[in-house]
Amino acid sequence: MTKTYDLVGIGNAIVDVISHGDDSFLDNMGIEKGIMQLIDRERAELLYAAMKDRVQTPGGSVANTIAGAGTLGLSTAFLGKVKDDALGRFYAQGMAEQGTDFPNPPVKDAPAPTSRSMIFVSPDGERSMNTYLGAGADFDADDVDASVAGNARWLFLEGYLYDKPEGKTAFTAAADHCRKGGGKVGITLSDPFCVDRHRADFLRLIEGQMDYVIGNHEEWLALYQTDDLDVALAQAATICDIVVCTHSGEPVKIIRGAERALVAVTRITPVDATGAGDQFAAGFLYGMATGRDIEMAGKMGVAAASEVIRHVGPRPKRPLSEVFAEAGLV
Ligand SMILES: OC[C@H]1O[C@H](O)[C@H](O)[C@@H]1O
Repeated sequence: MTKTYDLVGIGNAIVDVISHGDDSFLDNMGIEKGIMQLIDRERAELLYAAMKDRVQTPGGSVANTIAGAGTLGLSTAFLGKVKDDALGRFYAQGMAEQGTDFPNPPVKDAPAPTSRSMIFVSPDGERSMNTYLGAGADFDADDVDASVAGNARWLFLEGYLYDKPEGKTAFTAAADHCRKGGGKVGITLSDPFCVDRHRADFLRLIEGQMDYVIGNHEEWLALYQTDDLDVALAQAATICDIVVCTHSGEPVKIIRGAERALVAVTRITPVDATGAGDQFAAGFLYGMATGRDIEMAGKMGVAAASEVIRHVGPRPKRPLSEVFAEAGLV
């Protein structure tokens, strides 16, 4: 019998290698603080060698979301590509251990090795990501398992995959399968630079196929090339049912048709900000998938993000169901 999923994600399957580095280290190594920068293989090796006390963990933005949502009891799958190398096997095993199906087996003859991101966490908790896009970025329409995407109640796509043309066709195919099966499809805008690179295509995709979009304030401003966040969100709401905007330390704004929600956030200094947006999405999508209203879904997103920034690593260290119970959300 075909399995039905509450939530399926598609994104870059990336192994995170995490270490610490202060501002002078970042300067010396030519790393721009607080963003995701793409690097080549040679630089990946250089940065890897410069890392002290490395921690290795499965990462990737949407994969982090799906893993987080899995800890809330949703049935989840992640579609991504890894090579059949040590990191790829580590990645596939890590997803399975966290309870998320990873249907695409590691590829033996993949031309590029498994993707990895060298992440340096600063003393103020900011993270600077240096991503070598390997096999994960070669995900294409042939990698979309129609029986998974077509049986997803909610499908979540990662904007970063747009960096290769194959990612665009994969998204269109997956969204078609999901919508034909009656599911809802959404995207994370991923990063303001990614939005700059693909503005017109993102807008076309959102208008044509997306039921919801999640982004942070910088991404929304970049998408609509404005300084006025409310203008950007109002424009987005004319082409998309559910519009969500996070704004580090500021209230989250959510629009669904005529409904509006403003969800407060408690400011804390993060131990490691990696995955904050990803876990917000996990909590929010859990709320949506279980029929909560947009305000409660937003609160769930905030609670999930608040767990992940209290420790090193992009995924929850304990089930988010426990976090929600403690916060009185379930
Ligand atoms: O959002 C955080 C994630 O983005 C990058 O893709 C890293 O893999 C990290 O886990």
